[in-house]
Parts: sequence; structure tokens; C-alpha cells
Amino acid sequence: MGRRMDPSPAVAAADAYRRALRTAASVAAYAVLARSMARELLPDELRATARWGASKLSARLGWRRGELRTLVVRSHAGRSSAGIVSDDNLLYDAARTYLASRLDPPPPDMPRLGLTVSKAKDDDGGGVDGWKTRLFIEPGDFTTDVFDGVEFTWRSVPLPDGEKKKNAGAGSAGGDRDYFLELSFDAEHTATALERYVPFVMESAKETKRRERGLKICMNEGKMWYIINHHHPATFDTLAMDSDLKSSIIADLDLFTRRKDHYRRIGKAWKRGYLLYGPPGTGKSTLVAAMANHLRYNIHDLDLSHSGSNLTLQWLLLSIQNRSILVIEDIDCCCDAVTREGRHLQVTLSGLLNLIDGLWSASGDERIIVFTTNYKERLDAALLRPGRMDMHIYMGYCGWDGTPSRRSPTTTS
Ligand SMILES: Nc1ncnc2c1ncn2[C@@H]1O[C@H](COP(=O)(O)OP(=O)(O)OP(=O)(O)O)[C@@H](O)[C@H]1O
Repeated sequence: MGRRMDPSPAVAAADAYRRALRTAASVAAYAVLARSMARELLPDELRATARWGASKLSARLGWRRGELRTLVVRSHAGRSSAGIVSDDNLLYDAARTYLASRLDPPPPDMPRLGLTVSKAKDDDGGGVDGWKTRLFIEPGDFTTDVFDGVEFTWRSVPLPDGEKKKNAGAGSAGGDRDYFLELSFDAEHTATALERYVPFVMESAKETKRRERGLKICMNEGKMWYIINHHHPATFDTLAMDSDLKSSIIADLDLFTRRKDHYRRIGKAWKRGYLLYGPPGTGKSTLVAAMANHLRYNIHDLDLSHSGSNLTLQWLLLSIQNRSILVIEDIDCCCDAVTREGRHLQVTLSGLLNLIDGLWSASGDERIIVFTTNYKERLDAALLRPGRMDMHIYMGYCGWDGTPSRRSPTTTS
């Protein structure tokens, strides 16, 4: 007679649940049991899918699985004792940006949407650079979003008339503040909402704003940066370059932007250096423009012959904002050179490198420095030593068939 094997704990649990399900008297009891069963028997991914399916089903059947929790997201972060509205609520603006990107293209089940067309202002609020459209939920309406298998409902709620007055003039969004947002979800997912979904909304909005940002190119004269709009059409798609090399540069840039915590952890300034070298006219400046367009970073094109002393240079470097590319072209000949007026430059290469590694690195985040040269072999050893420029990229002429010549990039750190 064969020996009966003991069932595994999972099989035993499944049998016990099946028996209980058969005898469950009510729909509510069935739902509670099914949820416990899923929690114990399903792997994480399946559980998320099951949760999503269950929430869809419950929405269709009109019954709620659990208690509904609603977070109220107002346009301002609080109110002083005098009743005056205080700082902007960053989540409110981020949620509007995030929802606008989710509503474009408009979902078929939302026949009515709000639309605004506004001037696309440059970052510094200065010049106007075209216009942008934005879709949003009309007051009284709602939209749902599924994140990690959990359903989140965003509802736009009009402010009571009395509150509208108090809000008038607060912050930059004007009439947008005549309503607030409600974020509702099953109360059991409160931790997911606060710890994962809200940060996700904030990050997504940040990314959208980054993509919409108008770019600048800044050129120096004395202590000043002169700023013009940057509309260079070059992108990685238009750049003629070996495809593997191109992909490795894009991957390197993308990794850099995501590694804030990594740089903090290892105690290094969040910056990355690229040395572009190769004959004249092979696309080094074009590559810088493509990098700026890809990252949505401003370019600071530093001409050392216009920067005077180390002190002026220090001033210039310190006034560069985060998310910028600092470019110094023809680095082989711009230090220790002579200006057009015949004066010797007071900037030395070691002074420049010290400033970049020291003060400049300590004064900001997420910055890229690019040196270009036609003659890598003429460069000072201090510039080529490992860790100084993180990636050395050769830009060569195209071959007869139009394929660019290639050398593997060298990564020095
Ligand atoms: N690889 C390339 N892909 C696309 N366009 C290119 C490429 N190389 C050169 N060009 C075009 O040739 C012109 C000169 O290119 P660019 O100024 O970028 O070269 P460079 O290497 O920076 O030159 P220099 O060393 O003299 O500064 C630009 O108009 C650019 O559009």
C-alpha cells in the first residue's frame, strides 16, 4: 500500500480556505475570506494583480471592499493665525501637472475636461518662449489611476465661496486655486499612498516639468553671464555617431541623473565630466547640444579669454545653477594663452581644475562639465588622470559609406 504524503503547508491552507469558502454565508464573509486567502497563498506580483482585479470588480458591482480613505490636497500648505494662506502646497501643483500628463490624450470616459493655454515662461520668469496647453479635471469631476495594483481616485472639488475670497491672490496659480483635490483609495493602502504613490506623483511631475523646460545658453563676459534661448535642433537621433557609442553615452547620462543617492552615499559631488576629442568639425559642439536637449540642462559656454582672473572665474562658476552643462572648448589652448588684446590670461589650468573640483563641486548638484579638444595628445596630464574626466569620447570623421569612425569611449571612473 502506497504511503500518503502530508500535504505542503500551502496546499493544506488552500484546502482549509476552500472548505471555508463553501460554507461562507454572506458576500461580505466571502470577500473577507478571499482576501485572507490571497494574502497567504499568492506571490507578491500575483497579489498585486489580484488586488487590481478585485478593485475593478468592486467598482463595477458597486460594493466596497474596505473603508475608503480620502486625503484632501489644498493649494496652500497652511493658514496663519490671521487666516492668510501660507506657502504653496507642492503636492497640489505636482498633482495637477501629473494629472494633466495622464489626461493627454483625453480618456474616452471623460467627455468634459478643462483646458488652459498659458505662456510657456522660461525658468527665470523672463522671456516668453511659446505657449503650452494643459488639460485638467473639471470641478466636480474625477479620474482614476492604478498604481501598483491599487486604484486611486482624484476628484476636483470646488471651494466654498467664502474660501475662494481668502485664497484670492495666493501663490501663482490664480483661479486654479478655486478648487482643491481629493485623493481617495481603499484605507488598507494608506501606506502605499503615502510612502510610494505620493512620491511617485511628485517625481513624475518633476520629470514632466523638466521636459517642458525652455533651455538657455549662457556666455560669459567679465563677471556676467549673458543668456539667450537655446533652440539648437541637435538630438541624439540627428547626431551621426556609431550607434553603440551613442547608446553608451545616453545610458551614462541617464544613469547620472538617477544617482543622487549614490553620490551622497559615496561622498562625491553630483557631477560628471566628459572629454570630447577629435578633428575639427566632427560634431563635438553638436554632441553637447544633443546632451543638453536630452537632459533639458542649460549650457554655460565658458570662454576663458573673457573671464580675466581666477577670482572672476570663481564668481562665474559659483553663479552656475544646478542642472547645467559647463562647456570649455579647445581646452588644450585656452589656458596659459594670450587674449586678443595681447594680455596673458591670468587663469591657469591648475587654477581652473582646482576651482572645478573644489568650490564649484561643493556649490551645487547635478552638473556636467565638458571639455573639448582637437588635440588630446597636447593635453596636460592633470586633465587626463583617472577620475578627472569620467568619460573620454572620440569624435571622428564619417567613412565613405557615411558610417562614423569609432573608438570605444574610455570611462575613467
Ligand atoms: N557627427 C555629426 N552629426 C551631425 N552633425 C554633424 C556631425 N559632425 C559635424 N556635424 C555638423 O557639422 C558642423 C560642425 O560641427 P561641430 O561644430 O559640432 O564640430 P566640432 O567638432 O565641435 O568642431 P570644432 O572642433 O571645430 O569645434 C555642424 O553644423 C554640425 O551640424
